[in-house]
Amino acid sequence: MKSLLGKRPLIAPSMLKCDFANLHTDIARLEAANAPLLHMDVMDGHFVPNLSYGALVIEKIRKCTDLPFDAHLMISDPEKYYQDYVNAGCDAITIHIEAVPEPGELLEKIRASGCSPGLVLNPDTPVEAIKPWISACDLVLVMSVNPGFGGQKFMPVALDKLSAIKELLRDDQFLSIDGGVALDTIGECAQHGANLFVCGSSIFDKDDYSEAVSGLLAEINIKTR
Ligand SMILES: O=C(CO)[C@H](O)[C@H](O)COP(=O)(O)O
Repeated sequence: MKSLLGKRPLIAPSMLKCDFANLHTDIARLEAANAPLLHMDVMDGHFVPNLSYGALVIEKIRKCTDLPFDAHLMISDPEKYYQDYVNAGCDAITIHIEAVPEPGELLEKIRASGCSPGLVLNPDTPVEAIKPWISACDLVLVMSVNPGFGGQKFMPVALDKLSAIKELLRDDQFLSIDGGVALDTIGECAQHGANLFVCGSSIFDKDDYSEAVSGLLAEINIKTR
């Protein structure tokens, strides 16, 4: 993930909304659209009310592309399973503070395994909950929907959180936003400090992924120049 620092702002397609029957083709289209990384939405049907895919699938996708993988573990027991995602070839692994309220040791283990560690917080969780561990992260991910499903409406409560977290971050850390990030919301997220934007519907619901990615980047530029 460190190699991407100089390339911010980054659009990370959320691999929840992709065409699972044509993954190889979809990834080629994302590469052609200059997507700089892929966001892997791992859901266990327990921490969130939905099931997606796990390390076995990611391991296969790893063989289709050299793009970095940012794995968002929406699972109840990341301590038990994180190594599977390291072995599957993920570059960053983010864990939820709601699942691991004392994440210091696990963040260290993720870093020691060669991956970038990150923390995620849900819309109802205050910034104070992650404060003690922010410096141990390469990435902080603010959820702007309750996790579990793509296509939900952006929750503006995330904006103040972005500003508050931005104040606590070094320049070599990413500030990411996930949920309902689209043409009408991405500019404001950038104005509040986000520099890594997880986008599902705003890319995969479009026929032309290149146009979708460049349109999202253009909105960021308009709002932050
Ligand atoms: O983590 C997620 C849901 O839990 C997804 O990354 C997110 O919802 C992306 O989809 P969309 O951009 O359509 O909201």
